[in-house]
Amino acid sequence: MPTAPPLEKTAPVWDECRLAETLDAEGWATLPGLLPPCDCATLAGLYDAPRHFRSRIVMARHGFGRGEYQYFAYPLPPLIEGLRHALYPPLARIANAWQARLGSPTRYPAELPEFLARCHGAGQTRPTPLLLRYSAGDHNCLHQDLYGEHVFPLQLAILLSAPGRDFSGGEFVMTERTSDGQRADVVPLRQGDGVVFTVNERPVPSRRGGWRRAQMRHGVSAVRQGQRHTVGVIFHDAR
Ligand SMILES: O=C(O)CCC(=O)C(=O)O
Ligand SMILES: [Fe+2]
Repeated sequence: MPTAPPLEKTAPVWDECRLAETLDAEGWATLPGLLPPCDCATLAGLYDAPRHFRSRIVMARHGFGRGEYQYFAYPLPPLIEGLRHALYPPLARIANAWQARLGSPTRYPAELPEFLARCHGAGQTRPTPLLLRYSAGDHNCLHQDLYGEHVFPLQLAILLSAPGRDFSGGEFVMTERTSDGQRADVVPLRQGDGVVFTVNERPVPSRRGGWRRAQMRHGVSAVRQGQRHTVGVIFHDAR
């Protein structure tokens, strides 16, 4: 199991201003080199150790695409627990600015334990961080990771495999729909890169000077060759 210290005890590897600016502009932002290759390999290797997980989902059975994933059980592996706690506070500041722009009364607490207490109080007690495995021909349909009334509007995914070496195809895709139409972005990721992205909706400037809502979804295009692993860190827990 990865044994890196929780990230809040180390210097953050992200620049909060750049993260906020990019998320405001695009609805997603990469965190290059978030994990070194050895941690990527260790996390991907957990897939075959069932004791780390609470459930396994075969995507084709649910119409989610093709491939499979497992939800981690509590306690989370220290590396994932550390990342979830360290990344939450800057993302909560960004999420609160978004809520204000959208005219929503929802505000997110400054630290993750307070937000999880809110989820748990509403019956959302099951952990949502997950490990995904795709083989040749697999894909992940465009979706939103909503698991109950409480939704934290940003989430993280980290590519654990090396494109070109471990797999080909399998691009991380984001779509955005506004009253003007739909657009798609392919997010460029290397092994160990993270992407922080909008779970469901975000504010975009309206032509009249205010804000309007953009609906976002994410998915993964078909893996052509090899095997692709990712870890997903969702901040709200599930019912
Ligand atoms: O495999 C990926 O890159 C996407 C995973 C995903 O849907 C998620 O982390 O929520
Ligand atoms: Fe997802």
